[in-house]
Amino acid sequence: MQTVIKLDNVRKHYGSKVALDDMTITIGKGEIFGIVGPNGAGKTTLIEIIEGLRLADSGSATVLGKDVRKHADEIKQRIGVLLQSTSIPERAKVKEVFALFASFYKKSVDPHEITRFLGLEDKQNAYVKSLSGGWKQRVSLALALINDPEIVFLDEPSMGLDPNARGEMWNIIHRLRDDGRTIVVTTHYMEEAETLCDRVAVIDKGRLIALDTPKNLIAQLGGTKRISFKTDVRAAKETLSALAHVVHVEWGTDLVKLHSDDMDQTLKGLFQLAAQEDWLVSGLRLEDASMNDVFSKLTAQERGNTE
Ligand SMILES: Nc1ncnc2c1ncn2[C@@H]1O[C@H](COP(=O)(O)OP(=O)(O)OP(=O)(O)O)[C@@H](O)[C@H]1O
Repeated sequence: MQTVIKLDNVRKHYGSKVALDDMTITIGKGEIFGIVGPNGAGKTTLIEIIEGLRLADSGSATVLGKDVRKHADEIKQRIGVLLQSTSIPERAKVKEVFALFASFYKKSVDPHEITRFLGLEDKQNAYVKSLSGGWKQRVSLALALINDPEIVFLDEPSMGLDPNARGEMWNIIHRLRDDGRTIVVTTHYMEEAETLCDRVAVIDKGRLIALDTPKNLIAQLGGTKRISFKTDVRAAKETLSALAHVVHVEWGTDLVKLHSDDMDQTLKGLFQLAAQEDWLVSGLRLEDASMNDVFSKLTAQERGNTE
């Protein structure tokens, strides 16, 4: 895969605060690359160094084969950045904002093409301030695409969107990738990282603590799957603990949660036991390991390492 972003041993500090420590990352063309981490982890610093908006103290950052220190202006012409929708002039019409942003670039695409792509045709004459949060976010995205960028940076693209608008945003991002663009996304939503991204970098306290596909991260770090259910009989904890592949049993007031390293086998054992003992099992829910588990585990480990 062709490399479009390459960071080697990038370091950045603010006074005595180390914001990025020895960051080395390579992003390939056509990837949807996610960056996640707790508040203050260094995500914005990392992205803004790649975008050429902040300078690293040491190490190198190369975007589209160019050193960001030497070619920041040229790189800015070839990338798109999703601005927070609050940065768009509220009193202008959508088409006026498009014309304004297009004037910032040497190359710009026909705004009709973008409005069609994003379903914004009917909003061209609307004032920005009259748009709902979801439509404003689409306008922001349209502005990020106005120079036909090869790399698109999306900071919290679905923040504040309702579930439908979020799903639509994810579809649009996939279509952008299918057009051959590279997408770099920061997010606090682990479901977004899991569903949307090809690879995810987890950073904390300025350091890269994991980098892989969501599937591999979940397999390696997601931990156990969970089976939760209600039962009318207080089954002995020991009986449930002894079921095949159960690694831990949690007891709530009326809910039992079995942590299992083989869900199918544990379920089989549970149903057999329930039939044998004549228990009523209801409200059965199966919970797969997820990026949420990965995130909690990794960031808790970091806290433990540094406390
Ligand atoms: N201009 C600055 N001056 C001083 N400290 C800064 C500056 N920008 C960021 N920091 C500090 O550097 C660290 C990393 O900040 P950064 O904004 O990159 O994190 P983040 O992961 O984007 O956080 P969030 O998820 O809250 O947006 C934080 O401790 C932050 O307080």
